Amino acid sequence: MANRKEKTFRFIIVGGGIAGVTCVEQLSSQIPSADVALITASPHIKTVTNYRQVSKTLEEFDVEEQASSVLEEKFPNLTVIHSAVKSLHTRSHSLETTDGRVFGYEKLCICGGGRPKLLTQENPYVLGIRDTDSAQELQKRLSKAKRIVVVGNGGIALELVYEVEGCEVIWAVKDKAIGNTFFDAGAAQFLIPSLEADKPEKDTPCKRPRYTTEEPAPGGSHTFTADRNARRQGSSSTEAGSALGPDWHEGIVLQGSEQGTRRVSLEYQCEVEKIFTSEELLNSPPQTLGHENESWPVYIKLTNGKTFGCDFVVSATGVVPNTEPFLHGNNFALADDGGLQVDDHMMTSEPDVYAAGDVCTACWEHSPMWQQMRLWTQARQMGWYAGRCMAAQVLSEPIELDFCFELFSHITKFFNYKVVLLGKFNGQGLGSDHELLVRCTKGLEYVKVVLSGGRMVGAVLIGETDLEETFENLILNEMDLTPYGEELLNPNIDIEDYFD
Ligand SMILES: Cc1cc2nc3c(=O)[nH]c(=O)nc-3n(C[C@H](O)[C@H](O)[C@H](O)COP(=O)(O)OP(=O)(O)OC[C@H]3O[C@@H](n4cnc5c(N)ncnc54)[C@H](O)[C@@H]3O)c2cc1C
Ligand SMILES: NC(=O)C1=CN([C@@H]2O[C@H](COP(=O)(O)OP(=O)(O)OC[C@H]3O[C@@H](n4cnc5c(N)ncnc54)[C@H](OP(=O)(O)O)[C@@H]3O)[C@@H](O)[C@H]2O)C=CC1
Repeated sequence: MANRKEKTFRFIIVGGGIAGVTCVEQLSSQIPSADVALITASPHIKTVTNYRQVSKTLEEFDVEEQASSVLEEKFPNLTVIHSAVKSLHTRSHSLETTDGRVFGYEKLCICGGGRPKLLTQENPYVLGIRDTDSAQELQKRLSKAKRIVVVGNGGIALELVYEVEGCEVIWAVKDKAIGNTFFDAGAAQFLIPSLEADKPEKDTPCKRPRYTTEEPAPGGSHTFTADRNARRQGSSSTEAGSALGPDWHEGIVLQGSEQGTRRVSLEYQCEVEKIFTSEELLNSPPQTLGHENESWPVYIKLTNGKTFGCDFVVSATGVVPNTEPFLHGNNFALADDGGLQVDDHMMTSEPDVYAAGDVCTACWEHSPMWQQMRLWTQARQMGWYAGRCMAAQVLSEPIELDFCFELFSHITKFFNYKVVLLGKFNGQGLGSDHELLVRCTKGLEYVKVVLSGGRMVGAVLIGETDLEETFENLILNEMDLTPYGEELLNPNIDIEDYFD
């Protein structure tokens, strides 16, 4: 293998998603003379644009799919190789791509992302959503669908059930309330009426050209639709593209086969017992919702005893890190969730191999206010920090864990509300050792504060609360808030002035 090396790069980064591209940008700006290769299975790369630091730890940005030539023009020492890594040999510091090329590296960063953790791999009626192709497949199948079942209670399910129109949606969740990965039952209660209301008219058109399946114009970003085969240059059709992200649904039409707006029925506290076809149905008569005489391509039996016929099932049941091609023949330590374990310098257990983004699991001792969630922001932060660590090692410079890992923070949108999550927003890991303060104005805002030992350790802010910066400061300052009691959330007090 060593003799077959086509070239040895100082740095190789695997994966053209946010983590990988940010890592490349960081390394290439810090050591412009270094030979850097980005090897990616996807035909386009994902770049962060319009980056905005909202507060000390909160950040917002857009994500664009771009032609890799844009990055190569910016960094002359960068080579982008569009192929998937087939095997990795950490002992010889080399890897082989699916098109048979072998490259050596001095330092490697694995940013291979994740893939949907599907309910079942084999059933063609069970779809996952991860990249452009899977989103397009969803759009296509949905356009002919009258009823779908969505299983899962996290980010994708929350976005999907709100966006789909012209199709009945059965939403099956394991929990007593919706959105368990992001909220508690109180926040869920606040959001539920939005599922019954019409979507507000969009006042601004979609800002970003997002998920294309078209070969881009040279140097540009792109439009939706086109020839699936055209984008598959140098990669097999089973290879994963980069993950979708904020506003992914704005770039596609989530319209079922019927007229009308959203129709969602919730099935709480249930899981999937069985998924079966119409032939198998004979042994298990379905209880359907108003379509008793209809025959469906697929049926899903839930643990609450109900069976629903539907056109397809969306398995929005989380992600698993994409570690497969990197593991074999190597000694990577894996975390319980299957991610490559990384230390506080983003190093895996293999020498000179780093990892960042969805593929890795942060195994350093976390700050008490931070936890890993597989999100854009963390992919960007980890990619950036991994790049800095790799450069620091080569330059023999010391480096400390970055401040962004001090406090968990996330800004997003659910059901058309701005949502800000800070710290231990759901009292994660605190057991009963915490109290909650809640302020809620129906249809307007939901504010929840998590206090432990009189100090603020987390918050959920839904709506235009304008509290994120103040609360972030209160969490970071670890100020004893006992004297303020419930006044902390008194809407008549301008809390920003109060703590100035
Ligand atoms: C539908 C959806 C909506 C989301 N919405 C949000 C959101 O609103 N906010 C948010 O913060 N996060 C969101 N996320 C999560 C976010 O998209 C991910 O956490 C983030 O994109 C992960 O980035 P990454 O670079 O680690 O991985 P990815 O973006 O998955 O990139 C992995 C890259 O590695 C490449 N690759 C994989 N295997 C190989 C190989 N063997 N050889 C070479 N290349 C390889 C892939 O082609 C890809 O380019 C969403 C995810 C999905 C699926
Ligand atoms: N706006 C945002 O910030 C968004 C972020 N994302 C991110 O994208 C990634 C993928 O999203 P998603 O797939 O929704 O993943 P999430 O991890 O957000 O949610 C997965 C959900 O599926 C549930 N689940 C897992 N296994 C089963 C099962 N066998 N049966 C029923 N339910 C199950 C989980 O429950 P439990 O937790 O109890 O295991 C959880 O509620 C995540 O990293 C997510 O954070 C996605 C969309 C929007």
